[in-house]
Amino acid sequence: KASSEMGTGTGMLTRILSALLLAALVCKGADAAFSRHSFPKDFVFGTGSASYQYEGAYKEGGKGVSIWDTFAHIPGKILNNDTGDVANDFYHRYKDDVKLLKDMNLDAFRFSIAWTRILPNGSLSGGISKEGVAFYNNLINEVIANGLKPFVTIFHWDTPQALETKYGGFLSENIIKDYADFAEVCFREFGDRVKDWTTFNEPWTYAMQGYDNGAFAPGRCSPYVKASCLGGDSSREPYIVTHHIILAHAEAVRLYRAKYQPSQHGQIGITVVSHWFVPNSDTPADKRAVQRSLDYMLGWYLDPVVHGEYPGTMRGYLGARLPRFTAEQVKMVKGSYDFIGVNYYTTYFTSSAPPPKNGLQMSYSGDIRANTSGYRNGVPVGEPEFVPIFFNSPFGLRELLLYTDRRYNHPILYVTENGIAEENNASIPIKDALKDGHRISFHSKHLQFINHAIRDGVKVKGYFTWTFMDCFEWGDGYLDRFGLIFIDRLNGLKRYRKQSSYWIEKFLKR
Ligand SMILES: N=C(Cc1ccccc1)N[C@@H]1O[C@H](CO[C@@H]2OC[C@@H](O)[C@H](O)[C@H]2O)[C@@H](O)[C@H](O)[C@H]1O
Repeated sequence: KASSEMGTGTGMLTRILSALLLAALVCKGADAAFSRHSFPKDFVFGTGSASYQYEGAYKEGGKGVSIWDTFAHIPGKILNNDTGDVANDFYHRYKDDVKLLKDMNLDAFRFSIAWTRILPNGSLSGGISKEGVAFYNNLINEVIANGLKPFVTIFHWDTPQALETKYGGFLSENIIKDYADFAEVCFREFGDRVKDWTTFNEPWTYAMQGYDNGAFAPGRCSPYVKASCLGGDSSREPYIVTHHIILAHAEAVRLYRAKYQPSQHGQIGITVVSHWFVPNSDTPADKRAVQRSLDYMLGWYLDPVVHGEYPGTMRGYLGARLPRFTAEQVKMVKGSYDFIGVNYYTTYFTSSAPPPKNGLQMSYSGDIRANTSGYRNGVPVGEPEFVPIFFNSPFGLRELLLYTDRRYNHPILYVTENGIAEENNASIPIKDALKDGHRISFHSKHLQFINHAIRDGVKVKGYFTWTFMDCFEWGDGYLDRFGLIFIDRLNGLKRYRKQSSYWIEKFLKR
């Protein structure tokens, strides 16, 4: 009996150990086998940036003042009163920086064009800056010379201060013409080499952070949302700004298709951001709250550009607070994209919430009538990250891609931003700060779920990490390090490659 038990015990142990060993080998093998070659041949791997967050030289080269220059100079608006005045000094160092992109075997570099480098006073009538055009020509040429594709965002939140002062920026329909003129200068000057255009980056963030809670430029909101806001009405202005952004986007697309695409053969789209939402309970109320959350964040933009109208959940609830498209405008807005860029950072649990009491103190966020949290019964939806509002939830990216594919007519998609940050903590020795295994795991897992979505039939054509180098992170200043490249802000902005930059170099090896 003992021997048989012994036999069984030893045999069982052997079998468990060999199973574990086999599993480890398979995983190792799978890990080793997972690379760019796991994706379609034409899949584009890139990394992203934005003008205000990288360039610095905020009043050099003929550049005009943007609302972010103004906002960041107001004491108390940005953590530690950090600003983008110098940022990463990319304006002067872009040649060496682009070399780092090449060293990482990347296919594309996503960057935005500062409106006030091209049109310092915001309008054509104020003149085109030759120095500004020259900077972006030099950058585009350097990117191409290093074997990468420039993936250009026309607007990444840095509205000309002159237009904000003159007519309230995106609160006025005057912005449509000025934005279209700015876009046309870009198409004309750069379109012979730039074949991938995005009109706007995350209009949701611009409208919500700029006009609903006032955390970002131009810092507007209702007094009952935040007393320190610089004027505003959270119940109306986010909807007005979004309406003008959509019309400006559509006008730029119309212009590109009519005058430039036939000869330049590029593609044009818009980049939206969305979280994924999981109902806190399987009650109908919480499921409806999930749909509202998706409609108010993603549908606010994609329903108009794909279906020609705002989501029914918004139209049905907001009444006159939600602007209407004329029949003419619907024709211009509907179908105004060749691709859609999707930025994804996190998933939340979502539960139904009542509207503000007797219709007082209304706001965009309150209109959603949903409470979101990273936790359900104390359990996080994904690994909590250094940035307290983000939870590492790779599954949510695939769900968001499947949802977008289904609801928006199976569009060509790029994941234009996805990333994770660690703390900018000067007490950590640089050699240790470069060990960003969490970032390697984050990007690898999110790419696995994109790969799954592609196998599900979603037309995902590219992936851009956020971000290329640690940079100015809006309200957080320089607190968050999202980069593949470490910036030593205490020692001349010296660049250091993090471990993730070596991982991605290997992952992308052809
Ligand atoms: N950050 C967003 C949108 C957002 C902002 C606040 C809260 C939730 C979501 N979008 C993209 O995220 C990137 C990371 O953004 C950071 O996210 C955490 C915030 O606390 C921080 O202020 C922000 O810079 C930005 O650098 C890109 O410019 C932007 O396109």
